[in-house]
Amino acid sequence: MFWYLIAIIASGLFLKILLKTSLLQIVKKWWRFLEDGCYVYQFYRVPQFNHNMQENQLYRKVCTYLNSLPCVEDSDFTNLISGDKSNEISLVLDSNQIVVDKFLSARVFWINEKNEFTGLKSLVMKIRKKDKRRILQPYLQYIHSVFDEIEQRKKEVRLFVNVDNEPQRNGRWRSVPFTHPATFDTVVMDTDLKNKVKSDLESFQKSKQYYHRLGKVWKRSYLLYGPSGTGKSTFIAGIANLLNYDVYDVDLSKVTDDSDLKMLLLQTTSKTLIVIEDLDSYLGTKSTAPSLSGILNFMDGIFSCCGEERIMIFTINNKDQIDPTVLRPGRIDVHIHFPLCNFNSFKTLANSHLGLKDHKLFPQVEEIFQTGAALSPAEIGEIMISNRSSPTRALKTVISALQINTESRAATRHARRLSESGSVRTAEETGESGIFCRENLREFKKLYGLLRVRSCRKDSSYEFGTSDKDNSRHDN
Ligand SMILES: Nc1ncnc2c1ncn2[C@@H]1O[C@H](COP(=O)(O)OP(=O)(O)OP(=O)(O)O)[C@@H](O)[C@H]1O
Ligand SMILES: [Mg+2]
Repeated sequence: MFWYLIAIIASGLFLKILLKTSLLQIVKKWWRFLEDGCYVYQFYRVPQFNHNMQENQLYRKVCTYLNSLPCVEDSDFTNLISGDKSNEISLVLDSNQIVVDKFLSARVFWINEKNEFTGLKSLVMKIRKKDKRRILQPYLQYIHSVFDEIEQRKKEVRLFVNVDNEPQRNGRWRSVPFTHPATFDTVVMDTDLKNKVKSDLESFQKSKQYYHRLGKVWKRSYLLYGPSGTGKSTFIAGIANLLNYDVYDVDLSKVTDDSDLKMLLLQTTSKTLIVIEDLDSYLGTKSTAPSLSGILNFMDGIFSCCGEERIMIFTINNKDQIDPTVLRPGRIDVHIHFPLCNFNSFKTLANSHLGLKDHKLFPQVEEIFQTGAALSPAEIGEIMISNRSSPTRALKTVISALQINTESRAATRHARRLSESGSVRTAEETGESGIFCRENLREFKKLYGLLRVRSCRKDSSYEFGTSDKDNSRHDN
């Protein structure tokens, strides 16, 4: 019993020493050294320059790949270099250091060599001979794809717009740097929904092989629908900034016919967002130049030839008036609803715009929201921006706007009832906003300038996410 206790204490002490000191690392190193002695290795050299002293592109790609690996930190000597952004620091492998990577459960060793006499650098890959056939090709392809991804993240995003189809013009797209500041984080929407969209986008990016296996065009289509000023365009900018994809904003009014639309798609590249805003306004008019079938073919992406990995985004205000063939699965993969503000999104806006986590006027605001008042995030955001020097004034103005909104809705409902009984014409019939009658509209505009106020109806269902009443968690 005594010896048993001594053995436990001794092994506890030994473990403590192993964990507290570098002994464990040393033991591991020796073990690896012993293990390596039992295998035969194959070596591959990737020199920085070829025989004609031209830069070897593969060297650059492997360097970028290796420096992106978390295990660079584990090498004995790593350089710390400031990155492109002001607070960015990158780790760069020093000469004659070894990095151990893992691929398809095989270990790959990389040695960063520098010739002492010529100063020429090269990277030497060492893999077990038994793993060579199995992993070499896929591993090199994997390095290529990771490099492309890293480059994609670094590249400047551009916004392309289609110009009039004039014979003397060279190409249909004109581009400018895309500088929209919106990010995925600044868009106010349900957190779960936002995370779902984010992981959907990320899984799409990784699904090249999957789409190819199915014989499908590698594209994903999103429909953003909801009233005006609810953040649809802002969300598109957030996606572009998240993925670092160029944006091709298709203006259908400048498209002359179906073949012109086809040409536009052919002139886009891969890794892009192709956007048609306010699609409903084109589908509604009989006189649009591209026909419905032309637009449907465009949405299906069957003309794509010169690139893939495209994301198509269409925005509309009201889903109910759209031809169901446009929205069928496969043509549009994901529907995302952008609702008017509720109390939760109001709180997120108050936090981001006014720095308010709580305020004595919040219960009053909540009460008005419960009566069914609804303004868009654009409308509430605008009030907050114009009154940002005084949060209390901002909240009072929001309350007044919501009250006017509630009264207008009640007045519209009343007018509609009278209209149904044949005595009065509704606001819609007289061409006024469905929410604001002329009197209230004037009063409302006074509150925060000439913000565009459009007729909007509160939609209640959306497919990719949660329902309005579940809209309990928001971020900014
Ligand atoms: N959900 C939101 N999150 C953050 N900002 C928003 C949101 N909704 C609207 N905004 C702000 O309101 C303004 C208008 O929003 P946006 O243009 O994205 O609306 P929209 O839904 O595209 O409207 P429309 O249907 O009229 O095109 C933007 O300046 C944006 O910053
Ligand atoms: Mg928009």
